[in-house]
Amino acid sequence: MTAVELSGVCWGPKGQADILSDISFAVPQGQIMAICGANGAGKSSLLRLIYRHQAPRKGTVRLMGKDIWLMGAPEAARHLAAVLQEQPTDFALTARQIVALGRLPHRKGWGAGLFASGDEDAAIIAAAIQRMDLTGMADRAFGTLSGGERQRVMVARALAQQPRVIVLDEPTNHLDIRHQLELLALLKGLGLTVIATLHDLTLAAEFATRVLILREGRILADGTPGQALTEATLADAFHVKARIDRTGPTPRFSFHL
Ligand SMILES: Nc1ncnc2c1ncn2[C@@H]1O[C@H](COP(=O)(O)OP(=O)(O)OP(=O)(O)O)[C@@H](O)[C@H]1O
Repeated sequence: MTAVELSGVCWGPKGQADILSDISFAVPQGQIMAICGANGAGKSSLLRLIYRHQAPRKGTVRLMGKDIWLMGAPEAARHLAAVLQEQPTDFALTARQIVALGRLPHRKGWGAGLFASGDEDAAIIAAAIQRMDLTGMADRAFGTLSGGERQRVMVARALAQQPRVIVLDEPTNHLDIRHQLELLALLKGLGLTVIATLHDLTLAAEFATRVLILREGRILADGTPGQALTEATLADAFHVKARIDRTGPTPRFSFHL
């Protein structure tokens, strides 16, 4: 089954020209897709369409086969969780309380006590906290955590949401190399559909089963890492001279102007 499907999607800010044009692709369940491209290519804008933050100007976005704009926000959130660059402004909440917010779309009544969760919710929240290695800091205020710890809290919140699809905007930002590798390995092991923007092409090549490269709001390449990450497409996408050494177990990228 197709988890996420965009057909003929265009988007631009109100009263302005399109920033994303003619975007079509289908992501089967379980696929790990990296979205790469230069600054301003439209990666975050594309993610905002996928996680139902903004509606396409033309075309449709489908989640588990259904037009995402024919779903309410809670229904979409039961299928899809987003981990974004912008973090919650309520820094006084503890890490555990933020992770607990992931359970909200599953509540019967939205007003039914924000943090008054049942045993099952508490177990799901505890498992997400443990999985993201946050046990020792779960009861600290979010505002007192480091950038990388906060990022892990946001991923734990997404896991607590128990989605089928997880969308991440630059998830490795703020993470040290060990936590980058751990996070990507964990995401890969979840068995979920994962769509992530990544600036680091080496990580994209290792982590993703599919790479979509955007250039000026259009799809420049879409395929396996080997198909999409070529010297020609990278030169085109990033306006640099790219060399790829494929002699080792993983490709090594080098760039110059
Ligand atoms: N709401 C908006 N109003 C005006 N311009 C916007 C809006 N959202 C995005 N843009 C513009 O659209 C283009 C694409 O932005 P987007 O954030 O999607 O790029 P990106 O590929 O994620 O870039 P980066 O790698 O720098 O994060 C940029 O030129 C940006 O300034």
